[in-house]
Amino acid sequence: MPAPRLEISHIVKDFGGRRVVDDVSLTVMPGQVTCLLGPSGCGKSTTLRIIAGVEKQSSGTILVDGKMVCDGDVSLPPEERHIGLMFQDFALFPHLTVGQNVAFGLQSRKATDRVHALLAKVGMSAHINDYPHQLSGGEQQRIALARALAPRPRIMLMDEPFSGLDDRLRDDIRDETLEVLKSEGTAVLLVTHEPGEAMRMADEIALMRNGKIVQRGAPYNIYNTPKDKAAAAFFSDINVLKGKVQGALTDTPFGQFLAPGVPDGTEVDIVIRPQHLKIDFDRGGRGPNPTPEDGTAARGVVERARFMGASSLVEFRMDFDGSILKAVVPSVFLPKPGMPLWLMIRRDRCFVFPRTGS
Ligand SMILES: Nc1ncnc2c1ncn2[C@@H]1O[C@H](COP(=O)(O)OP(=O)(O)OP(=O)(O)O)[C@@H](O)[C@H]1O
Repeated sequence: MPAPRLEISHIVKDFGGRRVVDDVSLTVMPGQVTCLLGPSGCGKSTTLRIIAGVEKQSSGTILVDGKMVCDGDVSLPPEERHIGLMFQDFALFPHLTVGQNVAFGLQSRKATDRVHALLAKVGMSAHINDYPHQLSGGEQQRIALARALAPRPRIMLMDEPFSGLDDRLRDDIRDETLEVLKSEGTAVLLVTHEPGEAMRMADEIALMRNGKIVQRGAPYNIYNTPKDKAAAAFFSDINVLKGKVQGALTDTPFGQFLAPGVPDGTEVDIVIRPQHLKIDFDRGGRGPNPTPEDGTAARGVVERARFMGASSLVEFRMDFDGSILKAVVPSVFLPKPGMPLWLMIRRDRCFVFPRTGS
């Protein structure tokens, strides 16, 4: 097992008595992309700035390839940490050509080879003599990536690097960037508040809230086994049913759900994503028969239906308590408001969480 490229342990940062990074630990392996994902203000950028060395932690340690770069005693300056940076406002030097921008951090005589190789990798060889103002936003982004990678940083820190680009371009640039980073074997820590970006880019997601990492895992795992209701809600709309546990089960209008290990009397939220509801037709006041996979059907009336492009979103007002449930179905399904339909819930896609204050 190789040593982690980056290892941060128990990082804490207080600003004027307020704790904005609260005991954050994580490791990034060579060639791995980890996304620090969380809402605005949760402490992502501060964590990144501490690793870069432009901010000093209140406590905690940072190791690069097993070597201490910052603890209570040692603190290497940013330029000695072998860390590349890419931020949203990646400002290229306007008076230097593309080639000179990429060569900026290089001293060796091999600089020319490296500049050519990187420009080829980012598909910008033809622009080597252009100036930044002659390039589009996406092209400038490619040059910024090449410039950051030129000195072969051991770690690349990226803070919302794609947020200045328009949607269509962003997807392409993300994929290209990922390919280049992987081919260079750089360890990447990328900050984003967009779950879609994290899912697309990350080998591992570290979900951050109120200065703490609340869950870490591969995108598939973190999406499919969220730790709590807020973690589930961060990735998509959710539906929430209320229940109370009795004998490790909770009763709902959709049948019983398992609540293993939850004490009797505990109030729980049963959380289900809209794409895991199934819709069935009304058969003269009756719904489909119960099944082990989908439990009992419950009747609702269409409140509204919207076409979303690849899917349709249908909102139902449920007969059992008047609450609204949302279902997403592939393609076009636009039933008229007022139409009675039946909903079932995919039990293997439900999460049962003890209810908290939120
Ligand atoms: N130099 C500073 N002095 C005082 N407070 C600060 C300083 N830098 C950041 N903060 C505060 O620390 C908290 C976390 O900020 P940070 O920029 O790390 O969050 P973030 O998760 O990156 O959010 P965003 O995505 O909006 O940048 C915020 O409440 C911010 O106001």
